[in-house]
Amino acid sequence: MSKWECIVCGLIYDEKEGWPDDGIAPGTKWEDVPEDWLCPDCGVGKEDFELLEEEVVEDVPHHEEPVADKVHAPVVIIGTGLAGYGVAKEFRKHDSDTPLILITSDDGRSYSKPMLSTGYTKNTTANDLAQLDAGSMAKMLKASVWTMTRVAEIDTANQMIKVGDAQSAIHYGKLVLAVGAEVIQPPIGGDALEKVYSVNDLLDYDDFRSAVEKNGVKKVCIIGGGLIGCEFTNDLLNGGFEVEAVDPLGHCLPTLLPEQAGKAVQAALESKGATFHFGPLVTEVNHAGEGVRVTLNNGETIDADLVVSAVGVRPRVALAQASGIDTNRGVVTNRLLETSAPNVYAMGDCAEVGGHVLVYVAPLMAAARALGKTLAGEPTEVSYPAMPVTIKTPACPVVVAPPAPGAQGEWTVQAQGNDVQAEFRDAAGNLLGFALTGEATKAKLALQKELPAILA
Ligand SMILES: Cc1cc2nc3c(=O)[nH]c(=O)nc-3n(C[C@H](O)[C@H](O)[C@H](O)COP(=O)(O)OP(=O)(O)OC[C@H]3O[C@@H](n4cnc5c(N)ncnc54)[C@H](O)[C@@H]3O)c2cc1C
Repeated sequence: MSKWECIVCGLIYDEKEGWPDDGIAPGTKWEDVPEDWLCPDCGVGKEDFELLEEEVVEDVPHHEEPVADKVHAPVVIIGTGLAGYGVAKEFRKHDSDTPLILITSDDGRSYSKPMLSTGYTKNTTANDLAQLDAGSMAKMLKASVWTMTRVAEIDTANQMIKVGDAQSAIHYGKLVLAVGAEVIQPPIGGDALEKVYSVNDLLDYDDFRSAVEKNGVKKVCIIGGGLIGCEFTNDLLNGGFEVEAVDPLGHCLPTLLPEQAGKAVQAALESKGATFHFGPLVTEVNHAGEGVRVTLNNGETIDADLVVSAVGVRPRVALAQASGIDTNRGVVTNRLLETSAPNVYAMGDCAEVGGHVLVYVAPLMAAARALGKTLAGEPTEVSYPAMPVTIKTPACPVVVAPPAPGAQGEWTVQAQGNDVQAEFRDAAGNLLGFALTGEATKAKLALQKELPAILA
């Protein structure tokens, strides 16, 4: 009997136990689990589960030479998010000896970032979401994990990185940039900006939850109606909060969904009590009594206890740029994940791989598998199959596979209430993307099979 692990949220399917809640009897083998079964915790499909391998890692014996004296120069990974730890785990499957150093500006706890927007639905604090601390990760990976350490500069000619105050430097044999994406800060004025929270990592989440508890928050204003804004709207409604959300575009998930599908999500969230303001921009957040007053550029105001800003993320490119590494929307790489600097690779949310910036988990897992082999001496190009994204709005489940930017074609939409099936096809009838809401999400597997690979 084996166990399978969800790569997004870490949920484990144990063949011995099955999943009786969904009618899957104890003893059901993974291949007999229905193809359309979705992870009960985060909603991703069977293809996002991996066979769980027991990591058998021996402790470094005390009499061994220090790692720095071994033949190989270390592999250094900057970042300990799903990308950094993901590639480290893959690398260790192929190479258990080369010294490995991970450096992170946060506390190095491993966690699944997508779970940050389901904390109230699942009643999970930041501590609940943390899977392992940095020390345990170091032991598991037979690596050194440097926490609360910012990499300030990369000297690509001498293969050195400078850390912290730039007084310490370390040499790398191969370097991986897995520095993630940063939140976009909208230009907002006012005297209460300390009450505007962005949630992009576990430490942010801890701050946000503490502020909610400390201030007895009852009502939240959310800036942004995209993926993170809608997920937070649904999650906070589930947590019993009042929510008003603002987005300058015309409907929910405006950059991902055609209008009818976005309106279905809006209707479902409104029926749970959300209020949306589509069209205006937020201009100011000011103190008002114990809470805040949010001013919009159409003259309206929203009174709330606290504000969440969720206007999107963009790849972190500053470190690469300052080090002379080519960047465009992200850190530019080829399909081997090589950047323009020798022995420097990039992956995860910070990377632009073969022209694609995909700030989701499935692409970074594909990149981690390929790069793990490349770093171990077996050059392997990354392939991206079609990778639909599940959006965690249980009021109206959404699965979307957006057409590539610039793709030529048209949307056709079939809708029944909040169940919308939208397909984007070219003139020859080939499916290039789709968006599904409500009950129509059941068509995901069939449509996914029709989609072309993103990077074949
Ligand atoms: C609320 C939320 C919900 C999401 N839901 C989903 C979902 O349902 N499905 C999905 O596919 N995707 C989802 N995503 C996106 C997904 O979580 C990300 O694509 C993924 O976690 C990115 O991982 P990463 O390792 O590339 O970046 P990060 O997790 O951001 O890690 C970056 C790391 O780099 C470190 N770092 C940065 N700069 C430096 C420096 N100069 N020196 C040292 N260290 C540095 C940071 O400390 C951190 O350790 C969601 C994102 C959010 C915010």
